[in-house]
Formats: sequence, C-alpha cells, structure tokens
Amino acid sequence: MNVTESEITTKHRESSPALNVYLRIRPFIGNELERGESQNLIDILDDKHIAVRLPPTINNTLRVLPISYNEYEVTRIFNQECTQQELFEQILQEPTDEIFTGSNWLLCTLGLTNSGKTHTMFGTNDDPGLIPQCLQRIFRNVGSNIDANVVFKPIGLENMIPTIDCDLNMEVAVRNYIFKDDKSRLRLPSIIQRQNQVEDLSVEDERYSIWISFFELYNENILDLLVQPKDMKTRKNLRLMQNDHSTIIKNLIQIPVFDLKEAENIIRFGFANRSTSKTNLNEASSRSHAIICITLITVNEFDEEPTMSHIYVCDLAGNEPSTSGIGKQLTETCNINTSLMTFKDCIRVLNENQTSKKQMLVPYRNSVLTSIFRPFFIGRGRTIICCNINPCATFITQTNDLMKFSALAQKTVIVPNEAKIANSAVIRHQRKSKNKGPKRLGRHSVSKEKNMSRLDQTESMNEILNEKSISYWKFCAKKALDILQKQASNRRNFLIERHQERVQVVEYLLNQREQLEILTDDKQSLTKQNEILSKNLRLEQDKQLRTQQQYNTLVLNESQLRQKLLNVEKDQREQNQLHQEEVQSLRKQLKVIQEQFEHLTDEHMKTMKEIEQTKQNEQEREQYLHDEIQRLKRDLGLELYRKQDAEKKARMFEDKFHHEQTEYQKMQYDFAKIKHELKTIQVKYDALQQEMIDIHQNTKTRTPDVVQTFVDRTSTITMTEEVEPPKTSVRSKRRTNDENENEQEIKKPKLITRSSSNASTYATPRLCQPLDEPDSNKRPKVVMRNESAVSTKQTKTKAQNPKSESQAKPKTTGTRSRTKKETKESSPTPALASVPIQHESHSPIYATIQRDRSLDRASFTTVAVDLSTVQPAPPNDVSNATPKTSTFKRIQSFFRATPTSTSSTRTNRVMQIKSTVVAFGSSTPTNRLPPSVVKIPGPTVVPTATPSMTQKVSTPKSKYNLRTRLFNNPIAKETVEKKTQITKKPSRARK
Ligand SMILES: Nc1ncnc2c1ncn2[C@@H]1O[C@H](COP(=O)(O)OP(=O)(O)OP(=O)(O)O)[C@@H](O)[C@H]1O
Repeated sequence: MNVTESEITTKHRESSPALNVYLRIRPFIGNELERGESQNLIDILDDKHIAVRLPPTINNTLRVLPISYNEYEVTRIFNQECTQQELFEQILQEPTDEIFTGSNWLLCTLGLTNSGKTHTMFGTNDDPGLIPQCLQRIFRNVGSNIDANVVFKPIGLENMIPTIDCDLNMEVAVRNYIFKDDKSRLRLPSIIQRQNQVEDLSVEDERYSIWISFFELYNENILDLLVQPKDMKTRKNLRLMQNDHSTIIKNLIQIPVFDLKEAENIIRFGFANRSTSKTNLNEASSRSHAIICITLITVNEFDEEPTMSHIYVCDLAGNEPSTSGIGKQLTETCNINTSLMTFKDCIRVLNENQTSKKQMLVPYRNSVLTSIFRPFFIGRGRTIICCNINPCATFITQTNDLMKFSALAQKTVIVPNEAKIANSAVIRHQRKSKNKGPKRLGRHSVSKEKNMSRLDQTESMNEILNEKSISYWKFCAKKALDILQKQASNRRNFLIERHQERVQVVEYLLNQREQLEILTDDKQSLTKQNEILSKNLRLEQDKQLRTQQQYNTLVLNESQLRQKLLNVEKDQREQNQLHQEEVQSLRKQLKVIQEQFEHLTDEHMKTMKEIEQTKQNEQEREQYLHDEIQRLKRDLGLELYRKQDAEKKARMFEDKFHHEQTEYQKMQYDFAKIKHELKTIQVKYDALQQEMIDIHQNTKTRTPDVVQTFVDRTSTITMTEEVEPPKTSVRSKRRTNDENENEQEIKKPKLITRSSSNASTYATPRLCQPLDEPDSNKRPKVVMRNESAVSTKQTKTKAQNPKSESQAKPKTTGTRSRTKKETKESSPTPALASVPIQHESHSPIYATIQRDRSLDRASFTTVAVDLSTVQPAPPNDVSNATPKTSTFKRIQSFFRATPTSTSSTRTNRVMQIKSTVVAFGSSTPTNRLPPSVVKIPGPTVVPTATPSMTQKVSTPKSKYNLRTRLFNNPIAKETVEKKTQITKKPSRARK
C-alpha cells in the first residue's frame, strides 16, 4: 500500500462510523432470583455507559483479586424492560432501509449461553424478534414492486446471475415442500405478489426480488438448514469458496420469497432444522451459529444493470463459561468457543490495526465464521454487534469480559471498501452497483435485452450473409429505426401511463400530505403526552428499580434467613431427637409410676373401704354421743333451773343478811352513845359520891344514924373490897371492870386468821369492830352475833375444805353492792374483800357465802360468825360474847343504885352496886341475860335487852328521881339531852 492509499484509508476511517455495538440485558428468568443471582453488580449509568462491579475472586494463581469497578461505553444499552420492537427500531430498522440503497449489513448476536441471543433474533410468535421484524420491514419497503419473474439469482455476497442461466430445481423442490399446503405458491416464476394489504413504500420504477438462505455453522461445518427433513441426515457440508473479491458458499439453497408469509415460513422451517440441545444452563441451547442471509436484488427500469445488497443476520451460539459437557457436546462447545474466540480476535486485531503502524494479519481463516464475515470486516458491508448480557451474578466475570470486548469493538472502525468492489471484474452485474446511480431495468429491460439479442442474431446472420453490403446496413437501419420507433412509442405510452399514474399519485400524496399535517399536529401533541408519559415512565422505572433493589435485598435476606432456618431446623431436629430419647425414658418411668399408681390405687380402695367402715362406726358412735349430749342437755337444763332457784334463795338470804347488818350497825351506834353517856354518868357519879362522902363526913359528925348507915354501907363495901385493896373505891372497881372490859376488847382477835383452826372454824361473816384502837372509848362497842348451829357445822365443813374456804373468802358483805353479774363473774380465787361497817378495821371479820356443791344443791352455806374473843371459846359459849351486856347491866344496876337524896334510896343503891359488883365478878354473867339475847341462832342480834332491862329495873320513881336530879344538875341535864338527841337519830336513820 503506497502513501496515497494509506492517507485515503485514514481519511475514510475518520469519516467512517465505527462498529455498532449494543448491549441488551435480559431480565431474570426462572428461579434465578431465588438462587440469589441478583446482586446489583451491573449498573447502567446512562444510555451508553455501563459499570460492572466485580466481587473479590480467586484466579488461577490462587490470588484474591480485589473488588473492581469497571465502566464501559457502547453504542447503546438496553435494559431489561426493552421490548423487541424497540430494539428493532433502534438497531435494525435503519440498516434494513439502507439495504435498498445497496448497503450490506451484518448483524450478529454475541454473548454467554442463555443470555437471550436466540430470543433477540427470532423472538416468539407473539413477540417477534429482529429477523421477523426485519423481513416485515423489507416487504413493507418492497411493497407491490416485487419482481415476480425473478430475473437474477444471487451467487455469494458479491455475485448474481440471470435465473435463465441457472438451475432452480432445488429451490422449487424446497418451496414445494415448504408450501405444500398452499398450491398457489408452488409455481415459482409466476408468483405475483399481492401487496395491497401491506403498506407500500416502494418506488414505482423499481422491481425487487428477495432471496433467503438459511444455514448453520456446526462444528466448523456449513450446513444448509433449508433442506427437507428427509435430507437432514444426509446433508453435506457446504464448501466455502472465497477469494479477495468474492465469498461463495457452493450449493447453498437460496429461496426467492414473494411475500412476508413465505419469508416467515421459510425462516421457521430453517429454524426447526437447527441444532439445539439441552445443556446445564439452557433448555434449548443453540449448538451452532445460525446465519440468515436476506438478499435484495433491485432492478430499475432505467438502469442497465440490477443492484444487489445483503443483510446477514447471525445468531451465534452461546459462549460456554465452562467445558463441562462430554463427547459430542464437548466438541460442540469447543468449536463454538473457538469460532467466537476467532471472531473476537479479528475485532481486536482490526482495532489494533487502527492505531498501530504495523498492520497485523486479521485471522479470518481461523474459523469458518470469520471467513464468512470477512467481506464485512474488509469494508464491503457494515457490522452490528448485539451483545446479550446474562445478569446473573454467577457469570459476572464472563459478562465483564463480554462488556470489555463490546467497548473495544465499539471503538473499531472498518473503512468501507466499495471502491475496490467497483473495480473488480468478477461479474458484470456486480460492478454495476448502487454507486453508479439508479438504472431502469425490469421487464422492459429484459425484453429489450431479448430484442437486442434477437437483433444481434439477425445482424450476425446478415453479417454471415454479407456484412459489407449496403442493403444489409439499410435493412439494419430500417430495422433499428422500427425498433426505435416501437420503443419510442412504447416508451411514450409508458410515460403517458406513468404520468397519469403519477398525477394520481401526486393527488394521493397531496391528500396524504394534508392528512400528514393533521397527523403531525396529532403527533406533536402525542409527543408531548409521550414526553410526559416518558417522564412518568422514567419515574416509575426508577421506582421499579428501587423496588427491584429492595426486592433483591429481600431475596438476599430471605436466602440468608432460609440458611438460618435450615440451621435452626437442624438444631431442632437434634433437639427433637434428644427430646424423643427423653420422652422414651420418661415413658418408661411413667410405666413404672403407673404400675405403682395401680398398686397404690388398690391400696387406696382398701383403705377407703376401711375408712367407710370406720365412718359408719363413727357415725353410730356420734349418734350415741348425740343422744348422750341431748340427755346431758336436758340434765343441764334441769340443773340450771335448780341453780336459778338456789340463786333466788341465795339472794333472799343476802337481802336478809344485809338487813340484819344494817340493824346491827344501828345497834352499834346506839351502844357507843350509851357507853359514852355511861362514862359521863360515871364521872358525875364519882362527883356525887365524893359529894356524898363529904356530906357523910359532915353528917357523921351530926348524926349517929347516918354513921351507922354509912358503916353498913362501908362494911358492905369492905366485904366487896376483900377481893380488891380496901382503898379502892367502887369507882375504881368500876374502872377495873372497865379496864378488864377494855382489855378484853383489846385482847379480842380483830383478825380471824386462817392458821387458827378455831378462828377459821368460827369465822363470823361480817361483824367487825376495830377494838384494838388505843382509845376504845371513842369507838362503838362490837356486838357479836352468833349464827345457828347449822352454820357452825358448815363452817367446820369449810375448815375441812380449805380450798372451798379460800374460794369463799371473796364473798364478803361488801360484795352486796355489786351487781348480780359481778357476783357471778367473781372468780373463785381467794380475795380479801372485807368491808368495814363504820371504820376501817384492822381485824376484819369475814363473811363467807359459799355454795357448797358437795352438799345438797338447794342448800347454801350459812354465815359463820367468829366471835373473835380473846379467849378462844366454843361458839356456843356466849358468855364471852356478852361482855357488853354485863357492862350494860352494870350500868343499869348503877342507875338503879344511884343514890337518892334519901338514905333508904342510897342503901338500895349500894346494895345494887354490891350485886352489880358480884355480877361483874361472875364468870358466867350470861346466865342472867334474858333468853332473847342468849338465844342462838336468831335472825337478829339486836340487843333488845337493854331497854327491857332498863324498864324492868327502873321504877317511875327512880326515873323521876334520876330525871329530877339530872335536871337539877346542869351537867347531867346536858348529858340527858345529848342522849335524847342520839337516841332520836337512829330512829331517823331507820326511817
Ligand atoms: N428479553 C427477554 N425477555 C424475556 N425472556 C428472555 C429474554 N431474553 C432471553 N429470554 C429467555 O431466556 C432463555 C434463554 O434465551 P436464549 O435461548 O435466547 O438464550 P441464548 O443466548 O440463545 O442461549 P444459547 O446460546 O445457549 O442458545 C429463553 O427461555 C428466553 O425465553
């Protein structure tokens, strides 16, 4: 190549477009998402840029490759949502239109197996792929101008020959087989295309014939796919004949088609014959490269030679990531990978040749595939590569390689080499390509050629006859003129018809233009709407993408959760096993326990029977006890009734006792008053005696009678004083008696101690007088009362039972003030509750009222009376209990013996004093007491003897004398008045 040629090539390269490389990413299919193949490793940056994120991997040298993020640029990227129609419009529509201008195109799909190459090329009935849409576009462009005569037949990429010169038997046979059901399509030359239904975009003065060939490269063999099924097994490998100017596949069946349906049927027929098999990754994996060659021959009426253009659509077999198959499949895989490798190498070399000065040899011949593609790589056609991307994360490395290749191919520029084609002289028709401009051909051209050939024959005959004669030339000229005239007239008629047609077409076009304007307006509005919708669509797509990403994340999480679930299930299984073992052991234990339980149940039943028996016995016993209780209750009622009765009686006794006590107190008071009076009287008496002695002394001197009387009396006194010293007077005697009395009173035990059996035996109920006080004169004398003999006996009984006595102690007279309830509630424990009658007593006399249960229930203990005398005496001995009575008598006697003014009276009184003295000296003064006083027991112990005794002894006269004397004596008078007052008081108190 000289300098000029290289410069031209460089200029061409700069002006020429590069390879069109498209990426189409298929959506996830099957269970790919479930397998976690979506990991967002592919990122579409925009329409032309894509990025791949490679996870860390281990290469052959066991080195961990880091995460890499690779960006690539291609012509256009189509995502998962791209439809087949959209893809066709973007990829193949323009090339399809350009083949009508004579351009040759190669479209091949590249990619991993199962990446959607076949789907992209062929599609489905409902969603046709690029090939059906390409055919549809071609036939729409052809319109009604299909060449029914099929004048030329293509031979290889660059050549064509008239059909008249070739054998079409094979094509006819295949058509007959393919369209056996449609007889109208059988006769090949006479087929008339009816394209009224299809939109007609053709140019009127051109006629088109379309030829389709369909073959596969299987294990580096070229195998025709448009053969009858019976010949499939016997089909032979076709020979590829190739030089610098042409590439011809010898004996390749090329079938002319006259409408879209025929084309589709033929494609479908050939596709059915294609080699496919099931692989690990694809149910119907292509095991060969399928190539469809659509040839368009355009015959223009005004052009001398027809033009021919091709579009090669190639569905390459998938690049296998691993050679995992065996035998035939392994061979297929190896051949596929080799051919694809060669294809990529060719592109790489071409790309390198663009920049390097040293041009490397492109390895076209390394595979049949690249040999067939060679015309396109050397500039006789343009190439489109559609790379299908498998989005699975498993094949991300292969996908990355494919993208890398795509980016490289996209930068590869192939300079068109059509000038060379024009200069070549393989076949005449080939040289007349589209660069020479349109030339009318068609039927008229063919007839013209036939006429010309006839003329040539005539001329040759004339020449043979006489080539140099004038007639020969005239004849020739005339003939030529006729022919020219005929041609001119034909041409004129043709032009007139054509003009008329064109007028109609113009009118039609004007109408169409108006409609087009309307449609344009509509289109604009629709475009706006479309833009809005596109925006919305984009937003929706973004949303969908986000959703998809979320979904992918969820799927990933789900897979992780599943893994966890599996682990958990595994753990659970192990636990279940353990549990089962435990359950078995527990069952054994349960059996043992059940046996024990049954045994215990039997025992329980026995025990229950015994319990029932015992219950019955208990019930009987209970019944018996109940009867007993009833009977005891009745007895208790009776006892209670008796008790109430006894209590009533006791209350009566208490009332009586209280009454007697009151009376006794009064008596005591009276007695004290009387004693006091007595002392006063004694004083007066002493005074009187002294006075009387004085008088007596005075009268002694006067009268011997008086002396004699005095002597008598003195003798009497002397008689009396034999016991006592003679100097002691009566008063001293009285004093002595008083002292004795007082001594007796002092010596009286004021307290009845329990230690003293006698004292306790004769304990008096309540009579208590503080006799041990120093001044006994100031105190009332105690009048002791003795109770009945019965009480004495009972007291004795108490003494025998100290416990009952101690219990009886709290029962004092003082308790009478208490309520019945308190009396009942009083505890039986010993408690001293002696209440003094008038003064606080140091010698309490206890009154004990006790219910003696040992005795008759109706009876109560009587009140025991303790006389508490100095000399313990039996209770019946009342002599000691009546000292006061003796004193009383002594006083009475004193008053009786009170000396009067007369001597007789004085003598009587002295006698009485004597008797009184005698009486006081008696050890048994009680004998002289009236029986009412001595009488024991008695309801009252009021010493009623005093007034009676006084009444008995005193005479009215003596009373008078005494009273007179008292009234005469102022001191005695006062004493009497006091006495009267004192005696009146008890009566008031009694009231
Ligand atoms: N764009 C798409 N939309 C929906 N499904 C698709 C798409 N692309 C591919 N497929 C589905 O993917 C599966 C594989 O597709 P296809 O057979 O075309 O892959 P391939 O690249 O031709 O594989 P091989 O190279 O092994 O022949 C098919 O079931 C197909 O329907």
